[in-house]
Amino acid sequence: MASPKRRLQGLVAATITPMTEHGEINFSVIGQYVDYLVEEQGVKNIFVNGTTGEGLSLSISERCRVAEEWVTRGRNKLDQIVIHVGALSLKESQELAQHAAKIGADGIAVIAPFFLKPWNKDILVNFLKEVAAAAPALPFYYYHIPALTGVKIRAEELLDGIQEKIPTFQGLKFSDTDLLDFGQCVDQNRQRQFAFLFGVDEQLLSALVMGATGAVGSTYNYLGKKTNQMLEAFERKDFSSALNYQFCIQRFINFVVKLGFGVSQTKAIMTLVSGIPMGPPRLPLQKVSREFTDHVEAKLKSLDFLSFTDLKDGNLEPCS
Ligand SMILES: CC(=O)N[C@@H]([C@@H](O)[C@H](O)[C@H](O)CO)[C@@H](O)CC(=O)C(=O)O
Repeated sequence: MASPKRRLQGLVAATITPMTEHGEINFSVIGQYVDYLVEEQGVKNIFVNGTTGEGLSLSISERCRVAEEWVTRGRNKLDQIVIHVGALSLKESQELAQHAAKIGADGIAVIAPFFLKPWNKDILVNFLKEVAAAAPALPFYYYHIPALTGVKIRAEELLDGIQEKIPTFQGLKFSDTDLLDFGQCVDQNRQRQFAFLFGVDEQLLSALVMGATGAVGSTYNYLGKKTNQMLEAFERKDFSSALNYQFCIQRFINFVVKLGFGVSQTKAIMTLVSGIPMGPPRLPLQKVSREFTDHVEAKLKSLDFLSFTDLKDGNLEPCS
C-alpha cells in the first residue's frame, strides 16, 4: 500500500490554469502563483487539473505539462500536490496517472467517467481500480462531484470495502452538498486513516463538524487566509468566531453566485486579488465582463478582503 508523507489535511487550493489572451497555457506565472499561495494565503497543498483548472478542457499533453510545471515550481515549497487524472478514456487516465507518478506528484484523483457512465458502484470501482493500478505507489483519491459528472452513486456506498479493491485508496474529495452522504462516509470509516476533503467552500464549517479532515476548493486561491482563520477558530473550539468567518466567506460567495459564478469568474477574481494574470478561460467557457470585475472589486473591498482596501473602517462589513 502507498504511504503518503502524512494524511492530506487543511486547505488544498484547486489551482487555476493560467492562460494567455490567445488561449495558450501561461506557464510563466506558475512559479509566482506558488509563492502567492504559500506566502499570501498560507495554502501549501494544491489540486491540479481539476474543475477549476479546466483539466477536462486541456489536451493530454497540456495536462502533463501543467502537472510538471506545478511539481517543479512547488518543490520544497508546497506540502502535497495531487493531480487530477480523470478522463473519459481509461487509457488516457492511466497515462496521466503514470505520468503523475513519474514526475513525483504526491497523489492522484479521479472523477467518474461522465459520458458513457458507470451505472453502479461495482463498475465505477472497477474503473477507478484500473486507473489506480497504473500508479501503484501513489495515494489515490476519488473525486465525487455528481452535479457535474451526472454520476449519482453515493460516496458512502462507494467507500464500502474500497480498500480491498484499491489498496492505494487514501481519501475522498467530496464536492456535493449532501451532508448525510458525507457524514456517513466519515462515520463508517472511522477506523481508517482516510482523508475526507470537502469541496463546497461556502459550507465548509458544517463539513468540519461532520469530520472533514481538509478541504479542496477554488476560493482557497484567494480566500485561503480567511478560511485558515476559520479552521484555526474551529480547532481551538471558538465556534462563534468560526461561524463569523464562515458567514463572512458566505457573504462574498453568495454575492458572486447571484452574479453567476464558475471557473471564468474564479479566474477573474484571482487575477484581481493576486495581481497575477490568470487570463481568459478556454471555450466553451466565456470571459467575464468588466462589469462583473468592478462589482466584485467593490464587494471585496467592503469585506476588507483586499489588502489594498482604501475604504474607511466605517464602510467595512465586519467579518470577525
Ligand atoms: C463546482 C465547483 O467548481 N466546485 C469548487 C468549489 O470550490 C466552488 O467553486 C466553491 O464552493 C464556490 O461555490 C470545487 O469543489 C472544485 C474543485 O475543487 C476543483 O476545481 O477540482
